[in-house]
Amino acid sequence: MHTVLCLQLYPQLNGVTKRICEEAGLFPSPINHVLINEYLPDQGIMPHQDGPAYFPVVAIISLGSPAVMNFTPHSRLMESSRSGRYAADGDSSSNEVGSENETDICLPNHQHSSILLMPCSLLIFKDEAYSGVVHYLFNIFSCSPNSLRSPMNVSSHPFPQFLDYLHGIEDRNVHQLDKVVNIVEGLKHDRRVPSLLDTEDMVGAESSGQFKIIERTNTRISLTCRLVLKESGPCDHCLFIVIRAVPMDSTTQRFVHFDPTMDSTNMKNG
Ligand SMILES: O=C(O)CCC(=O)C(=O)O
Ligand SMILES: [Fe+2]
Repeated sequence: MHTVLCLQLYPQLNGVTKRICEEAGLFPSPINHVLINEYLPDQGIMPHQDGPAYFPVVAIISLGSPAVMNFTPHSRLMESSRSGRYAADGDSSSNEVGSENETDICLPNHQHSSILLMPCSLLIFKDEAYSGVVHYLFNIFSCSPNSLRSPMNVSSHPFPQFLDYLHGIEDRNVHQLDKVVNIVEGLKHDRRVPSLLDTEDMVGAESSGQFKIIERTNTRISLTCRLVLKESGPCDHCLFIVIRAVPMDSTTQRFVHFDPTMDSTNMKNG
């Protein structure tokens, strides 16, 4: 079943990943790995850092229900990476940190920040999201094709320096918007709030605290586009697609390996 889905998606995906590379100018070579996550309204993804198998730029396309991604400052990874605890392990896609010890390891003096991931939006974060300062761009695709809006650089938001950040999405069907840094930019493209399309109204509504939560009423699909580094990844010209129905559960991962130089019947599931 997942194979059929990918066959249908592949031509569009190839165009999208190519366009992300061209417009962002942040990937040194074509994106060769797309992870498709499907989240039910009460599902999220535990706080983690993406692993060393990837070039440190991530582009996440969001579809379906909105969600809030939290960026959490974290000290333990710095300590652990010094001690080698989170050393590269080849094909691991992420360094996960269990939430059970979170209160011990979060740094209360530093800010947690969140990004509202609206449908048809593209979040790109890079380099220092793996270790140190977070800089990221947030671009919004309009739902109409071919209109990539100018990137909004939100790196001026007050992220503390020299810390590691984890990113994650809470396992809840209601997400708080109080730490979200892009409410206005996110919601102004939301067709569900047509009366607030005027930016000034949006800013007014935001400052009056009108937007407190977002409800996740249906499924969210995300496409995490990355570049697998050559040593650990498949061949150069392949697009490696992973479909993960339940995030972070390796037993449900499905791998579909495309080689565009071959006939599509050569796709392999793993
Ligand atoms: O679904 C998302 O938006 C995030 C996915 C993610 O962080 C990951 O797969 O590493
Ligand atoms: Fe991630």
